[in-house]
Amino acid sequence: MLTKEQYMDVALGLAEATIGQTSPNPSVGAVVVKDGRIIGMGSHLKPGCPHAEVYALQQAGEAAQGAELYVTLEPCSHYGKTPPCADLIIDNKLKKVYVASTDPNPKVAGTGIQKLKDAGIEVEIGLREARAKTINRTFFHSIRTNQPYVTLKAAMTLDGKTATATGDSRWITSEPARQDVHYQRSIHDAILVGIGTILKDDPQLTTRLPQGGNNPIRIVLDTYLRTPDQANVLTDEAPTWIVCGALADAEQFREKHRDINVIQMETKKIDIHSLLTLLGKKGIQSLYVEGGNSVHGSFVESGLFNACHWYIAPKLLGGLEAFSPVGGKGPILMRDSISLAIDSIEQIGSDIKIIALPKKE
Ligand SMILES: Nc1c(/N=C/[C@H](O)[C@H](O)[C@H](O)COP(=O)(O)O)[nH]c(=O)[nH]c1=O
Repeated sequence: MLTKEQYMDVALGLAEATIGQTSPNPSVGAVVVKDGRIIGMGSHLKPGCPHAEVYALQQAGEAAQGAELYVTLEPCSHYGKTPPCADLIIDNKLKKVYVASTDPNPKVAGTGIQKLKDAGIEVEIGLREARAKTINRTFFHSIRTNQPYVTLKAAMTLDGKTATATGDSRWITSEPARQDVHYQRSIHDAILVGIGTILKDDPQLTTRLPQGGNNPIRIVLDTYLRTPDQANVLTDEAPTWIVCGALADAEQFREKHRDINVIQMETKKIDIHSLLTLLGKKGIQSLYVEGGNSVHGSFVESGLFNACHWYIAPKLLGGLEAFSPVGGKGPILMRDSISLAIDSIEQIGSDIKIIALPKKE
């Protein structure tokens, strides 16, 4: 017999295990409990598959009647690719439903819960809500804003350098921290770099983990289409979108690279807000921005980012001309710096990883 918090933790673990494989749907876990025994559990595994509650109630069978359901996100009440889970819960005559987080979609928020209450089922909302919201923070953000949740990633030495004056940067952080970066790539819909990084590093920007992992869409901000024909991002098998400005010769580039998606903006320069709106429309819910410093500068100046993942190696580089993580003009006065809140600090191998989030206005 576990406590209700422990049963919800089991459901949250089932949700966490599927982060990165359910987009554009949220990651959800569900557990059915009766007389202090777990009689059913499930996760939503990928778009088009049954929802977590369906698997858990299938496993529970007849015994679901009079049982309790622990679910990490409000049961759906509308017909998506599968029938509404709220109806299924009512049909199975559950006694009580614990909901960790309500649906962020304003069109459906609360309707699933109301349906359960109208059917006489007891509902308790908010059990382990913070952890449930963290699991689906990219989904919640993109549903609310129709733009992707943006994470800025940078790797630097203890004195804040991301490359030597000559642009050399391999490697700053060690293998374990770089593996963490590849894990982040595998759970993001898309990763983004600027043409500077392409010209300097010719990166592959693929997910290379021992256990595998999917390749996110690689997005290159390349205003004048200067990406070399033989660049890795144009010649290997992973998907690439090139974003260019209005003055670039997109047709000529498309002729040369037929399998590359060339997105031409209406403005000479690439505007971050327009870019994020466009990516949102194309179903990108989570965007991992890997730099370089001018790209990070643009995102910081626009204020359109949701998290910073900073990796810091115990190395000193020095050099006035060495590269720093965020370019752009920057403010004149320190009081105009952007204040963040430290969300987590962890040691990964010999490096540390700081996650900092913009303060809620
Ligand atoms: N130089 C370092 C990084 N450098 C990050 C740069 O974006 C680099 O060009 C790409 O990450 C290379 O991508 P790929 O490996 O070819 O897929 N990032 C890190 O986390 N640690 C470092 O030391």
